[in-house]
Amino acid sequence: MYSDRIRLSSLHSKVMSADEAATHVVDGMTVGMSGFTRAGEAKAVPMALIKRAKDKPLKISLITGASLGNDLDGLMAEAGLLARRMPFQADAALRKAINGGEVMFIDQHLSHTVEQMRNHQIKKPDLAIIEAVAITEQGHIVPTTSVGNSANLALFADKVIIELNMAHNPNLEGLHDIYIPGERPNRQPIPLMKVDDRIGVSAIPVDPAKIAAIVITDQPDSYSTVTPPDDETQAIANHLIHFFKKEVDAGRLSNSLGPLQAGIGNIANAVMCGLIDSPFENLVMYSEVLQDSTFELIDAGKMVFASGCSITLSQRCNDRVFGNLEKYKDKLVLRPQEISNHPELVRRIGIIGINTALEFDIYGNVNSTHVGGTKMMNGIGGSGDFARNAHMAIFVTKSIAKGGAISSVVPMVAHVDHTEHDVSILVTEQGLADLRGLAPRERARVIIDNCVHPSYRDALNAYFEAACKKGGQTPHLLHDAMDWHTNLEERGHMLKGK
Ligand SMILES: CC(=O)SCCNC(=O)CCNC(=O)[C@H](O)C(C)(C)COP(=O)(O)OP(=O)(O)OC[C@H]1O[C@@H](n2cnc3c(N)ncnc32)[C@H](O)[C@@H]1OP(=O)(O)O
Repeated sequence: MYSDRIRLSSLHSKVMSADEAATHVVDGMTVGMSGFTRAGEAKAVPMALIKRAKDKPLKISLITGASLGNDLDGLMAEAGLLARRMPFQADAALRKAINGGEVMFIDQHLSHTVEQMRNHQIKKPDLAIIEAVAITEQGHIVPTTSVGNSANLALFADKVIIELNMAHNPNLEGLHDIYIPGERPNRQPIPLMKVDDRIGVSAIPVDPAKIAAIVITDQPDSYSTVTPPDDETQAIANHLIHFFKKEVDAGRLSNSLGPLQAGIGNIANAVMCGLIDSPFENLVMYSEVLQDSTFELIDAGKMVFASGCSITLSQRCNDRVFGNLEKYKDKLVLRPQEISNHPELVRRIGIIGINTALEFDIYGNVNSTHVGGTKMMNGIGGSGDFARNAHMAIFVTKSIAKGGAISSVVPMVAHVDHTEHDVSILVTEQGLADLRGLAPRERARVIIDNCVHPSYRDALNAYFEAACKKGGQTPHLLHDAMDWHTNLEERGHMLKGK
């Protein structure tokens, strides 16, 4: 019974249909919604808004934690509902609308959004739509499978709509740790000392008077689309494990490595799965998204605790985890993304950040977001929050893409998300480049020797040697560097004559 999950009885009268609740949204509003990488998004009210937008023009600016599940980002884009979208997405239809200039997409470090709202640098939401597994006796919101930006969006908004989702295991209650930093300039340090510390409360402390509607839903999160490891991702994992072993032998890392962060996607998930067969023990995560690999590592007895801001699982892993939540609950915590990604914490607790690049250049600059330098893929997400401040910033990618037409290692990236100053280690299936303490010319040598696919090695060596003749701290031949990208655009292959 849903009424058992609304424990403040005065709120029972707020239960209404999604269509009715959606009338609180008016054209031009800034709307905050729960949801982070397909986990814990509001589901019914967005669908009601999509229906409305198809009948009569309706535009909103939408702010979430990260990407939404159940195809909502794409459906909203196709209905013309989105004027602006931030801070992250991963949907083909929305991507098309962004790259077509129809939706203004603000691609942002994921720890920045609510901080900028708190300081009035960007607009606070007029209304927030938050998925909940329960509402407490105080009218506080217990989130579901993600915290993301939900807490701050609900606290900042004038009105809150709650989607009480009966499909989620009520046992999710108690998993969350909601900590909201104070106002500047008198903010106190965040009192988190260890990854398993709990520093906040278990529900979002909204004023119940702001709750305008409660919509009862029964729709699960959509599954992650992560694919099992393949030969290349396994090779990337093997290189990284070999490197970690050497770091342990040299006394620079302990046998539990240090708190691990892993980005979204197939490659980072596969790399984490590779740790199952490694000699490392008592691993912990301090990350954003907890993917299948987190639970594989817990089940294998390798990982003892994981802190994140969302749980996104494949169908295979979903029932095992959410059907047996008791088994995992004392090993997990979900926090707001400004805490999971907080630069000060990342630096202080010494995170090893592992994120995926689209491409990197011979000096170590990384492009995570823009295909061909212009077209948005997903967004920078949390990779920059972690990379700049990490104990070790590792970027992984396959050495070639699109059947070899693209080299993921290029003379100069066509867009920079992570500069050479923020990148310590690069890994492809070909090998690993340890850039720590190296000057640009030294970096180029180890990157070309270790990471480049054989079909591009001669071309990159020729480029680097010719650029060095011209000179410079970071030698380049600007025309030739851009040729790699223009060749791809004009001829479908990065190298002339291919
Ligand atoms: C929510 C969060 O913030 S999580 C924290 C970290 N966040 C980030 O790092 C955000 C940026 N990263 C990402 O968006 C992803 O990791 C990506 C896109 C870089 C890689 O995604 P993965 O799923 O791991 O890698 P995968 O090899 O499957 O590549 C995805 C697609 O990019 C394509 N691709 C890869 N490299 C290139 C390239 N250099 N140029 C063009 N396309 C490329 C692949 O061919 C593939 O295309 P397909 O979907 O048509 O098959």
